[in-house]
Amino acid sequence: MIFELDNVELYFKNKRILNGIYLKAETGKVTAILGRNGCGKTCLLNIAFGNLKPKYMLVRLDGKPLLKPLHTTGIVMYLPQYNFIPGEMKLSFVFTLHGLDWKTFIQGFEAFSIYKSSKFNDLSGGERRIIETYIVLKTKSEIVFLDEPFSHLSPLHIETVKQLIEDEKKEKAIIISDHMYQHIIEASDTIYLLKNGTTKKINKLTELEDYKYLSTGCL
Ligand SMILES: Nc1ncnc2c1ncn2[C@@H]1O[C@H](COP(=O)(O)OP(=O)(O)OP(=O)(O)O)[C@@H](O)[C@H]1O
Repeated sequence: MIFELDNVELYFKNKRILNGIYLKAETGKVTAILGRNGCGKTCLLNIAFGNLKPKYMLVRLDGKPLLKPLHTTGIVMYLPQYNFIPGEMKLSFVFTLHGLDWKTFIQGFEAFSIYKSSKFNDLSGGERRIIETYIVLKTKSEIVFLDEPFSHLSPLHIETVKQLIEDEKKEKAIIISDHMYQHIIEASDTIYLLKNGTTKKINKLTELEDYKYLSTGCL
């Protein structure tokens, strides 16, 4: 699967947020979007998913224009910044609902075994994030969007999530955005920097310094 997002132009009132976007993601690769706070990363993911309608945009799947919102195709999963699992839902039911096996999850996340009968809201913020990230990555799909999957996670869990991403990318096109640039650099195959409303494909990591996303010496 090749996913392309092209020609995006987004305004809020008269303020131009995005203009001249191109992004390509494909099965077997992790494609990252980096950029400063407020540059439009979440808007871009919402546009790609079909949640936000910009003035112009074009999505192509395997080279063919998609004429309906991507989320209506049933081939995409999205991890938004906010919690999407209802707080009152029991974890065992959340897994059943998504066709996922609790025991398989526990093999990788042993500390969660005590939560099988707990409600989603009984977990900490970081624990809720892990559950949602796992569900988004493991549910059957062809394209995955992850908005800040590493925020709020402890270092060991970040490594576990990175391994999950590495495993799942074999079957999926994964698009990820996060401020933890070192983890993004390690986890991704392609990086786009979003700056001044446009995407710049990063060919050498030092370009992140040249474009003033990172200060010199951060790499
Ligand atoms: N519904 C809205 N109405 C008006 N302006 C909005 C709306 N949603 C987002 N914006 C503006 O669009 C810009 C991009 O927002 P967005 O949330 O995409 O940024 P971001 O790159 O994801 O930021 P962060 O890294 O801080 O999460 C911001 O200036 C924000 O204030």
